[in-house]
Amino acid sequence: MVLVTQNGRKCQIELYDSKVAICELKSSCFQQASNYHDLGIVMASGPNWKEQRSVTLSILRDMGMGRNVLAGRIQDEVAQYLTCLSNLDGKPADIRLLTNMSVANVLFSVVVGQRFEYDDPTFKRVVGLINYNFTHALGVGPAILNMYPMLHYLPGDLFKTALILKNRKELGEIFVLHFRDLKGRKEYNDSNMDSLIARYVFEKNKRKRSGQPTYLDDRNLAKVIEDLLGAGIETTSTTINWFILYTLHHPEVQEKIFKEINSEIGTERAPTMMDKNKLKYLNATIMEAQRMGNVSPMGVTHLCPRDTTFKGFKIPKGTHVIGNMSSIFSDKQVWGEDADNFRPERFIDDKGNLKHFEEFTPFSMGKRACPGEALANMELFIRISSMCQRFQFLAPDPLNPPEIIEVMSISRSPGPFEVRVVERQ
Ligand code: HEM
Repeated sequence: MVLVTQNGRKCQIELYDSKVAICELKSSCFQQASNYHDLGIVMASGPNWKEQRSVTLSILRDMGMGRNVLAGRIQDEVAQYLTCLSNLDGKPADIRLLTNMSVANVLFSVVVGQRFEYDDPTFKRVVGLINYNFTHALGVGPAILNMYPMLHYLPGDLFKTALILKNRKELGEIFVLHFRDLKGRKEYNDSNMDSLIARYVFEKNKRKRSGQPTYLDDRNLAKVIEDLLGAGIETTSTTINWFILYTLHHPEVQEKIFKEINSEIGTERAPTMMDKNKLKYLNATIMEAQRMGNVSPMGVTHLCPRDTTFKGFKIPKGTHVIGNMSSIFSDKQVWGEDADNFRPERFIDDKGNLKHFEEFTPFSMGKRACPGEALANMELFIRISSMCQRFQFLAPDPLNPPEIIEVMSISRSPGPFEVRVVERQ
């Protein structure tokens, strides 16, 4: 197996997004050796992937992704989250887990149709399993197995793949309980389509009844749910953590954001999606946190479906291709000599409008681009604007803000840090 990495925006377009996109397939990793091969979205390819992705995307759109319907669910969850932040009474705390659970709750309300208390044992268990599987299934162990499939037959669980598969089985069972037994709904109709699960099962039954060939089934559904939660929770909550950490180092940015919120919408009502276009500096700061935070520095490994030549190099069929997002996000020719600094103003033009860079691609591009982009953007805006409207985020020691340490797994996240969350008067 050969690994090719690609640098820079132009390479990425040719490989992922041109008419002759070379790398639209995904590598199935160790799943080839398991009976989860090719299920769901993230690691699947071919007609099954196509159907799961298009049905999931149309369900998310029908449920209001990118529109106000879904924004309401996000606002309800954010209100609970703000209460928890307020209850910290301004004492130093590591809020990364709380943020992770709250972001998970938004996705749960979409997938299962309800939110959970943060200490609900089933909810905690599912989030734990999802986080484990997301960081490990796409990590080093499975990648080694992918290169040397024979190692799969070694005794023991050196690469933790048996544990990942056990977790996956448990997740499938929990979701079946929720969507079938716990909620007591075996048949879905127009009156109870309050979740992605309900809509998927409805669509599956409709296709089966009409004799239409379909890959929609319970095993794919369980994997689609794992993929959405796995790909959505960690990335979104990590972006928020980067936002907090960078603005602890730049309290002046927080003050500028608050001034903008105060003058555009005030503090009497919560921000909504209708306010998005008004809060230009806030949007610029979120984008700068996405660029500097670079939460998905290598995306997900793609696969070359045929022998081909790229920039004079022969790439054989089956080659694994890894994108290098960092090369794009730190390119001084694009972002300027201060590309390594946190400076939201780079996203604002001379007229005070938001500046759009084609190199700003945190959600990747092409056929495999992130299907959760609209949902993630809504959540980042609603959550961060509400947080900055109500609180100041302060370093426990104002003269020594927490060090910016990156922890690399499949995502790039900040190491442990504490913050004081103080109500604005
Ligand atoms: C700030 C938050 C997010 C970031 C930065 C992000 C980024 C990405 C990136 C870079 C990819 C890989 C694309 C590629 O292979 O070229 C991806 C794929 C994916 N993302 Fe996201 N994502 C985010 C939020 C979400 C959310 C909220 C969901 C679920 C609703 C989601 C679901 C997925 C899925 C299912 C895929 C696999 C797509 C496929 O292979 O066809 N993501 N995301």
